[in-house]
Amino acid sequence: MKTIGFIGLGLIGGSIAKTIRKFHPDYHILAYAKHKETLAAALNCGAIDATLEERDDRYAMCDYIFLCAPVEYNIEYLRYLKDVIKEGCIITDAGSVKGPIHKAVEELGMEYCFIGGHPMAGSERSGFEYSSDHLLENAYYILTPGGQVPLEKITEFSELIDSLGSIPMVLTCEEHDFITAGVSHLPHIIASTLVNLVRELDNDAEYMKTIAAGGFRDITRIASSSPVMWEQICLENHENISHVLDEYIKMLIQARCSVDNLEAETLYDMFANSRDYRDSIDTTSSGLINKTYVLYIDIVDEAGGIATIATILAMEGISIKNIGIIHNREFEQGVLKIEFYEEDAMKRGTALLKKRNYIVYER
Ligand SMILES: NC(=O)C1=CN([C@@H]2O[C@H](COP(=O)(O)OP(=O)(O)OC[C@H]3O[C@@H](n4cnc5c(N)ncnc54)[C@H](O)[C@@H]3O)[C@@H](O)[C@H]2O)C=CC1
Ligand SMILES: O=C(O)C(=O)Cc1ccc(O)cc1
Repeated sequence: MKTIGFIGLGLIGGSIAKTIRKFHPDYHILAYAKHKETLAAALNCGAIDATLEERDDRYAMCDYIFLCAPVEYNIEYLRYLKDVIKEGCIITDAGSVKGPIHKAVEELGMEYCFIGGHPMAGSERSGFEYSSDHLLENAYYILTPGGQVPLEKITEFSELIDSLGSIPMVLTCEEHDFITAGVSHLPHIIASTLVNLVRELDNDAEYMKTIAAGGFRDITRIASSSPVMWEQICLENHENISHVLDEYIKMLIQARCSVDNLEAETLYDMFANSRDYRDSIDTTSSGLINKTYVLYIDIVDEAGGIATIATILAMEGISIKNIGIIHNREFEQGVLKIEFYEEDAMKRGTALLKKRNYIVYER
């Protein structure tokens, strides 16, 4: 039995707590968050056993403390926790940038008890209400141990992360900040600037916004993320982000030249290379590209069609992650798209609907 403390219990803190609860029901989970409603909701749904105060002697009971508040507060809490934690306690965080917190850890002489953490999973939503006990499933979870953490403590923590269904990967904080600048921070800047570009180019009738197709929607989902969080990430990792932005701008300029000069072969190569590399990305571990379990179903255009299907699935205990009609070139007439949480649910759903003579497409 272990005692786990949380400071900050939003999307990520809440998801880690719920996942620990799922896989280690005997663990004692304590949490502090700034908003009392969050703590009440967490107690209510059984994600935590008891609440903590901002300053509380019970932090000394914890084997692990997860700092899941915005990063500047996490650093403040480190300062406080230094003199409170028991021997052997490991403090970890969930922040998207690792350099600044490691710098604080070094300055505070806490390198023996800090292992940075970053689950490479999340969403554009914030807050405990969006947290779930499957957000971390199959996601890489990067660990950046302080220089003096004993090896057995790193192994123990890595095993805890593994037991939650995530894939632990140890990196230095420098490696982490460069890699995430490329695969997480730059994509958020690209999504945001692309949305802002379309907003500026659109006319008063908002035709662009109205007919924005699947491609635009796919690559701009993350433009709905928390502006406060992304402002902080850009400031904290500004050097790496600036570097990858430079490289990206060079590629954009090359693409523009190819378009201006009608260089068919270069344009073909650009799309073929990106397609091949994108197709080679392993989607069995979710990383930042979630594996999706999706079905498309022909339904007659009548009131209640969607409700009937949702009811058929619900009666068999199959949970739906997302449901809605889509229209695209492949399905011009429109089909019902249903997204499931798990492969097994998708397979059971397919069998059930086919048995009732629905036409089901698996992609
Ligand atoms: N949102 C995402 O998809 C991901 C976020 N992260 C990182 O996880 C960390 C947390 O992000 P989210 O959970 O998304 O944010 P969130 O906004 O959903 O949750 C933040 C939590 O911190 C609490 N909080 C705010 N100020 C506080 C304070 N002064 N003291 C104590 N608690 C305080 C809030 O009440 C809330 O419970 C961030 O550092 C972010 O970079 C990491 C991976 C993915
Ligand atoms: O929603 C998505 O796809 C994300 O990219 C979420 C995300 C946000 C911040 C992180 O540090 C890691 C993951």
